[in-house]
Amino acid sequence: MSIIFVGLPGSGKTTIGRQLARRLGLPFVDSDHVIEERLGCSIREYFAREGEDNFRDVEQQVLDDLTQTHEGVIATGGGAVLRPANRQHLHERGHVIYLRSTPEDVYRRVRHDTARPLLQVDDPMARLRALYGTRDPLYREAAHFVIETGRPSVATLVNMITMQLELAGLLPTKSS
Ligand SMILES: Nc1ncnc2c1ncn2[C@@H]1O[C@H](COP(=O)(O)OP(=O)(O)O)[C@@H](O)[C@H]1O
Ligand SMILES: O=C(O)C1=C[C@@H](OP(=O)(O)O)[C@@H](O)[C@H](O)C1
Ligand SMILES: [Mg+2]
Repeated sequence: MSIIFVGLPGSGKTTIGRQLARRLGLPFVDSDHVIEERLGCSIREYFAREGEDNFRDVEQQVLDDLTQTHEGVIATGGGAVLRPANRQHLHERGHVIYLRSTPEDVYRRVRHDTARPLLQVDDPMARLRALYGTRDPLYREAAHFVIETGRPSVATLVNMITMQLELAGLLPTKSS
């Protein structure tokens, strides 16, 4: 069983997922990293060369594998919830946490980042608003928990998530 992060690009899935794994002493994996290893090139390059549909096929295969085999924390890519089969696999096989961020929050964090192909457009803010509109309901459908990420620091969010998981009885309780 795994703890799985979903959310918009720049919502903190990779950063918070890695820190939470460290805190809990669990293995961490980022599905985008596994995809890049399988492709032998960057996601950005693959998107440009083969198109989004081909990328989504590889992503679906990797998510199917990871959700069956990874015992630990998984950070997904922002589009991991687009396919119904992915949403079902994520929800049924893991404890899914949606890191909810507004388009404004994520724009602030990733506007200088050139590695995210979907945001390399003339008006990234408009693109983020559109992504949010389409995806917010899909992230909610896949998720068991929704965490608001607007103001809190990464460390605070990791504390909040640890508490939520403890309250839900999903972590071993510390003996005192
Ligand atoms: N709660 C937060 N507060 C401030 N910066 C954050 C927060 N969450 C993420 N970041 C920063 O935003 C950027 C994008 O985070 P990342 O983990 O790559 O997002 P994702 O994997 O969801 O696309 C990173 O530079 C990260 O340090
Ligand atoms: O939102 C998306 O569709 C994507 C988000 C990226 O991951 P991050 O959410 O980590 O940026 C990566 O999987 C790919 O570029 C597609
Ligand atoms: Mg990421």
